[in-house]
Amino acid sequence: MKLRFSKMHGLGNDFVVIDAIRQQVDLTPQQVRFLADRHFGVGCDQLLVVERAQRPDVDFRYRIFNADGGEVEQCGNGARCFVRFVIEQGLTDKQEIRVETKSGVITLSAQDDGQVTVNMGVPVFEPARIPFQSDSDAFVQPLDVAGTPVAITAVSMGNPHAVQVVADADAAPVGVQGPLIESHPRFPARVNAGFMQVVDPHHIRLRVYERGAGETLACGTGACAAVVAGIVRNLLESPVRVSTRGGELNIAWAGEGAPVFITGPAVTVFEADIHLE
Ligand SMILES: N[C@@H](CCC[C@H](N)C(=O)O)C(=O)O
Repeated sequence: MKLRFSKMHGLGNDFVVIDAIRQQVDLTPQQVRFLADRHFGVGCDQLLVVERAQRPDVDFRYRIFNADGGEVEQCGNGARCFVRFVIEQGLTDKQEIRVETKSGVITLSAQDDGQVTVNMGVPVFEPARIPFQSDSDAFVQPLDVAGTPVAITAVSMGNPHAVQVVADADAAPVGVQGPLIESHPRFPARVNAGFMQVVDPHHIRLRVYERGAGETLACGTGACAAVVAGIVRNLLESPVRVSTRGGELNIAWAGEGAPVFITGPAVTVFEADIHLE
C-alpha cells in the first residue's frame, strides 16, 4: 500500500501526519511503530491521522498514536500541526476549526503570524478521571518512585500528567525517573512525567518524559499541565512562557473551571510517499 504523509513538528516534537479523507487508511499498531521508527521508518514521536467529521458540529476528527503504537487522547503540539495540515492541504479554508479527538472536541485557530492557538479544554484534577489511584484530591501528592519520595501534581489535559517541581530542569532525573513514573502502578493508564523549573511567576523551563514516546523536545499538553499545576500551587501566574528544549510555548489559564489556551508554532518539513507492507 502506498501512503502519502507530511512530516511536521511543533518545537521539535515531531509527527507523521496522514490524510485519511482522500486516501484509505487503516493502520495496525505494527505499521504505526514502523512509521515512527527513526532507523527503519520515517521517525516521529506521534502519528496523526486526519479523518472526516463523524458528527455535524465539528469540522474534522483526528486520531493520535504514540511512537509505541498506542492510541492516545490528546496532543497539544499535534493539534497545532493538525490545523496547519488541513489548511495547507486545502481540506478547509476556515481559520477557526473544531475537531473531535479521543478526549472530546477542541477549538483551534490559525494566526497570520504562523502561530496557532488551541483551546485545550478544562484541566481535570479528580484522581479517578485522570486516572490516578489516590484517596486524596490534594493538588500536591506524594509518589514513591522506586524508593525515592517525589511530590507530584496529577492532572489530566485529556491525557494524564504527573508534574513535579525541580530546581534545575537540565539536571532533573528525567531519564531515570521518567520511565518509572510513566509506568507507575498508581497510574493505571500510564502517565506523562513532567519536570518543571520555576524561573519566575510567568516563566518556566520544562522537560517531559512522554508516555509511549520517551523524552521529547517539547510536549504541548505537558506544558499546559505544568502551568496549571504551578498556578494551583501558587507558584505561577497566567500567562506563562514555557521554555522547552525545542523552543517556547505560551500558556494561558484563568483558573479552575476555565479552559487552557496554548499558543506556538507548527511547521511542515516535507511531504512524501511510503510503501507499507
Ligand atoms: N506530544 C504531545 C503529547 C502526546 C501524547 C502523550 N505522549 C500521551 O501519551 O498522552 C503533546 O504535545 O501534547
